[in-house]
Amino acid sequence: MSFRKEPPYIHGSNMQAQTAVVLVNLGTPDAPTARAVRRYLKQFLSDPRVVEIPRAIWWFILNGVILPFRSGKSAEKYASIWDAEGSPLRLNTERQAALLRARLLERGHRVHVTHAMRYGSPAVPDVLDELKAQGCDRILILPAYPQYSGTTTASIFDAVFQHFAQVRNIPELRLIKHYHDHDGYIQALKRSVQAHWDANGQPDKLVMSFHGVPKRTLLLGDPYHCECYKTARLLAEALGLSEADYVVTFQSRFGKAEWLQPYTAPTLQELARQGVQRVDVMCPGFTSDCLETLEEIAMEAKAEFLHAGGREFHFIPCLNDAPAWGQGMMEIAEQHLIGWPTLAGAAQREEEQKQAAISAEQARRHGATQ
Ligand SMILES: C=CC1=C(C)c2cc3[nH]c(cc4nc(cc5[nH]c(cc1n2)c(C)c5CCC(=O)O)C(CCC(=O)O)=C4C)c(C)c3C=C
Ligand SMILES: [Fe+2]
Ligand SMILES: [Fe+2]
Repeated sequence: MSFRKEPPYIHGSNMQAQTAVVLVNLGTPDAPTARAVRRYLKQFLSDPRVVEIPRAIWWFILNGVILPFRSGKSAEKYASIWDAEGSPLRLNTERQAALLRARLLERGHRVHVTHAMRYGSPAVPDVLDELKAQGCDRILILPAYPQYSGTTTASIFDAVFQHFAQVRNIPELRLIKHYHDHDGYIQALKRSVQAHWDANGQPDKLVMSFHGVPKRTLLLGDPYHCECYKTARLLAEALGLSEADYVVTFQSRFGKAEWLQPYTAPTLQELARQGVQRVDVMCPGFTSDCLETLEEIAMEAKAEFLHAGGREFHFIPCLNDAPAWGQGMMEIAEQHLIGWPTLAGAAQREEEQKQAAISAEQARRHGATQ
């Protein structure tokens, strides 16, 4: 194995070492065309973290069945949600990075904030190379996923590790595993739901729809399912809801195997059949709107609920670049910057004391509960 080319180390140069925060999201096709979607799906679905089927068998299924048939159909769906400026997931991620940059700078942190995509561009290795060229010797990775899953979060970490395995002089590295129970995240969700209800009144049922994963991953130790339920419980508590007021569901099933249940669409149809007139559906596991929320939920699931006899379907948008989420991301990042000299002198010491108090309070409140 050979290492990537690096400039010679200049003695004392790390005196000016800089800190960077990288917001990493899933990635999205470059265009809503079968060709671009195929390229994206090939990279995405070739990741052994995403599809755990023996490689030799999966290669034939992916190249012989999935890519030829799914690319065109998915492209049509992408076309239905494409913004004049590009993919919603890309635009939202760019805006979130800009928002986080503004909030951290406002707080006095001297940090670079940028974004990367696990699949497609800007690719994780390219962004990490660029940060190195800018003199960043401390890097904080912030995945766009609040709930940890081996299929998503761990795959981002794989990309980071694989990159640095080829680098001689690697930076200090911190990884945010999850923030499914972080107050900044829960409060931002609460604000967005409350704003919707202030303007539109409350529904008969709030549906919290999370992206699904194969049920097998739960049985093999993936904590994703539990983290989704903890998010739902904390949000319900923050909103003052009782258990009868909301339901947790899982969407976007892929393939024939069983995924986490209850599935979103059949649950909505069942609710309509039971006489539930109005549902509000939110997708707390997605921090930015994308194909899975704008098409699968706000279009498809809505049509299915109304067709099954429901009267009113409200989609509550994801956090995207909401100011409360700027605050939430800033708090989450700040907690992981402790000990890195991003602030000047006394402000740094004061911040560290404050962060230590926040962490102690959070540990006390959420403890080891699920
Ligand atoms: C094949 C298995 C898949 C697993 C496991 C999976 C987990 C997973 N995905 C997200 C977030 C997103 N997924 C998105 C799209 C998408 N997901 C899959 C498959 C799996 N996801 C596919 C094939 C696609 C592409 C669209 C399609 O052809 O149906 C997106 C949206 C991307 C966009 O461009 O808008 C997001 C976001 C999570 C959080 C997750 C596990 C927890
Ligand atoms: Fe997905
Ligand atoms: Fe669980």
